[in-house]
Amino acid sequence: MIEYRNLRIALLGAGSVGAQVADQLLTHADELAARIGAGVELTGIAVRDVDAPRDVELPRELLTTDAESLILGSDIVVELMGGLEPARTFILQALASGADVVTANKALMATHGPELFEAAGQVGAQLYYEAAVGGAIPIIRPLRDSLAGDRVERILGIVNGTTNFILDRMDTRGESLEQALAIAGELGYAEADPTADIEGYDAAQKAGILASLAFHTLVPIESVHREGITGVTLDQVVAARKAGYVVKLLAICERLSDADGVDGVSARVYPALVPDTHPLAAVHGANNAVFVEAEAAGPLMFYGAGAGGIQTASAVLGDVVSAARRHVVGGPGVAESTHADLPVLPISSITTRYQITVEVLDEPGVLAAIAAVFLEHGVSVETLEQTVPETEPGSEPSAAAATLVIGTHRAAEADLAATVAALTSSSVVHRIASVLRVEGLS
Ligand SMILES: NC(=O)C1=CN([C@@H]2O[C@H](COP(=O)(O)OP(=O)(O)OC[C@H]3O[C@@H](n4cnc5c(N)ncnc54)[C@H](O)[C@@H]3O)[C@@H](O)[C@H]2O)C=CC1
Ligand SMILES: N[C@@H](CC=O)C(=O)O
Ligand code: NA
Repeated sequence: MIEYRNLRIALLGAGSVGAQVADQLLTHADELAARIGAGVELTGIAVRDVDAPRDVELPRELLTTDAESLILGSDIVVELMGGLEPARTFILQALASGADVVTANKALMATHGPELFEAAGQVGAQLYYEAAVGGAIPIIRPLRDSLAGDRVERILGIVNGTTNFILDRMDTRGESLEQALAIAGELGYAEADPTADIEGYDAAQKAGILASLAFHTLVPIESVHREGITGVTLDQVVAARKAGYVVKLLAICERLSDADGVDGVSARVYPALVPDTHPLAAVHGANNAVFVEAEAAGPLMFYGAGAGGIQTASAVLGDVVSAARRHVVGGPGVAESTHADLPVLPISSITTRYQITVEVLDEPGVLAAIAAVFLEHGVSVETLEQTVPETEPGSEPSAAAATLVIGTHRAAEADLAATVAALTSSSVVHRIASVLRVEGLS
């Protein structure tokens, strides 16, 4: 048997994920070597401060602040620093030197993916990023390889662990967004800047990556419609639960034809109502779930830990083993394509259901006036529920006489937007309390 030399692995970053990857590489070196057919040697770990406290104790002699020297001469570079720079520059340096790269950096992949693939292609190096979407859940490989012979129609997913954790705590414990976010940060789920999580940037990056893979089309991050959860109130979450829904931040990628019959794709992220009987409603904590509907395979569901240091390390190490095996056996490695090159359609092209909560004034003909607005804009009302606001003893009476919760049939986003604008300026409307899309129904 031919003995292969030890493969040299450089790790950039030793935070929540990086420290766990280093620990696993060191602890399971023999087992990994047996699976790969060659030894793996962690040659160093680039950090900002060698004396900083870490989740896991790491051998001090491996720590360095000189990332560039560490990259030179490596076979595999594992980037777990996060952010665009210097991660992009380090990855380009690694690829240019012929090293394979493993990253969990969805911000970078969603923003500079084509540049990095191009750089990898020029030298025949590989770029792996399973951890970038769905943390530990295998989803990149299934889309890129297992479903490469099928036609993906739609993806509906919870792809951000932090926001799912927050919405779940609001729902099950009545905590505020701020309280739940602080705990998510302590547990290592949140990004270094948690704005990326709560404003939906992280989920939008993942939606762009998923849509690109699923539809063989480059979906730039700027074309992903994004709404985060900062506008979601505890009142909305409580009201949703009472009405048989839960609020979830969803990433939706689908094939679509617009009003002019143009075939394209849509990638979008927003908080939506999901029926409490839907499997996505049962995704608790920082877990993620991704539903894929493919023409031949039908519906498939991928579920598991979407965030967390050690869980995400599993996906990173899987990529390290893939990259390492390719060093041993050679060959061209994985390929991705954007041959379909479909247009990415704007949010105004989509159709879905909506729930609108309107506080109305005590005037004759209110219901008829509201119904006329929906009719005028071609939005069909499916359900209407009316409640009278309860006034606490001693508090000011509300200016609104009643609250209407209106559920629509499937409607065009543009028509719904026009309906909401007309309601806002209607003389019988005190205020629009909430507009949420409803997903997970046919
Ligand atoms: N934490 C999680 O659950 C998941 C994280 N990811 C991704 O994994 C990557 C790492 O995330 P975390 O470990 O959570 O982040 P983190 O913030 O805990 O760790 C990043 C580490 O990199 C270090 N670093 C940053 N710039 C550096 C530089 N120029 N030189 C040396 N060290 C530098 C930081 O000091 C920090 O220790 C990110 O791209 C993130 O989006 C992906 C999936 C899940
Ligand atoms: N901050 C991210 C980490 C994983 O991608 C999340 O909360 O999902
Ligand atoms: Na994954």
